[in-house]
Amino acid sequence: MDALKTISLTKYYGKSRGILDMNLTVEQGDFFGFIGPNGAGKSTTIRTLLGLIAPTSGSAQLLGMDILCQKEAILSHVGYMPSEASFYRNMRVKEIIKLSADLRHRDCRAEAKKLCERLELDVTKKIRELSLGNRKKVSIVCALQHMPDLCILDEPTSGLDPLMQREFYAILEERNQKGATIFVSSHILSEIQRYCRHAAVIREGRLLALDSTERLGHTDTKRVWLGGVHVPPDLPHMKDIQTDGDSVSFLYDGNLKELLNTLSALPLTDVSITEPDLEEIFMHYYEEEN
Ligand SMILES: Nc1ncnc2c1ncn2[C@@H]1O[C@H](COP(=O)(O)OP(=O)(O)OP(=O)(O)O)[C@@H](O)[C@H]1O
Repeated sequence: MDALKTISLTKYYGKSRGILDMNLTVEQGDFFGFIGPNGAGKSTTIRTLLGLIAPTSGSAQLLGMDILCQKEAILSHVGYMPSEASFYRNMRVKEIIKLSADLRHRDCRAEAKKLCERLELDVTKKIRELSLGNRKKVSIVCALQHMPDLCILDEPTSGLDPLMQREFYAILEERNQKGATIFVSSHILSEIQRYCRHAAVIREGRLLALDSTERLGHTDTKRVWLGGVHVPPDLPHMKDIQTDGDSVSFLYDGNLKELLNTLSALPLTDVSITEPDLEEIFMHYYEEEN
């Protein structure tokens, strides 16, 4: 059984495109990233999976359960964190957390307490007194306190400071080691590269690629940085050329010997040739698709 499976899942908002013909499979126990630029359709996919909006066509299952007919069973096994949660502003954090547990008919007090301590969340505060980051923490506790088998998290780290982001991912890694499947959407590629084993790339409502983050990040392209020159060398296969005073940098996917021959004739003071990170690869990928 897959943790998540969509078959030709399509969502239109009236005439405008949400997602198109999405075929996505995530295995149980995976730590999976869902990447795409703004407006790509990440939230639409996730909200359709959670039954918050109805698909126009196609079907999907979470943990083998149909998203349309088995919504209640899904609620008890899946944890969902929306990209922007809105809570009743006059309720206290502990009341919101209890309400979320009650909806699932579960006593989650012990786990909620642990999560609040780790995230340094003051449960006595009213929602209206909280910063964006602290409201985000309330969402995290609501999504994770019932120890779901599948966690679906929509841009979970936006608004969290770096220390809290690290703590949050530490919690997810522990859950994943205990067998939970983690599905996290983001447009921060470094975060996906660091934590996820597999990832799907989505753009303009369509799935562009689905593979291990290692394979997605594999490329023969190099990032070349040259010190002591003002203009880029005359070479084919150069992209994303940047000049900055007395240094030049570019992506290169041509012949390495040709590159080294050309560089040896330049008055360089320094040079570095490195693997581009996932971010650079995908920027490049998006551009090529245009
Ligand atoms: N309620 C809505 N009514 C009409 N169009 C919508 C609605 N929600 C989303 N869309 C459109 O669907 C497309 C996908 O949007 P979606 O919010 O799913 O993207 P996203 O990848 O989550 O983007 P972001 O990273 O900015 O959150 C966009 O073109 C968007 O304008």
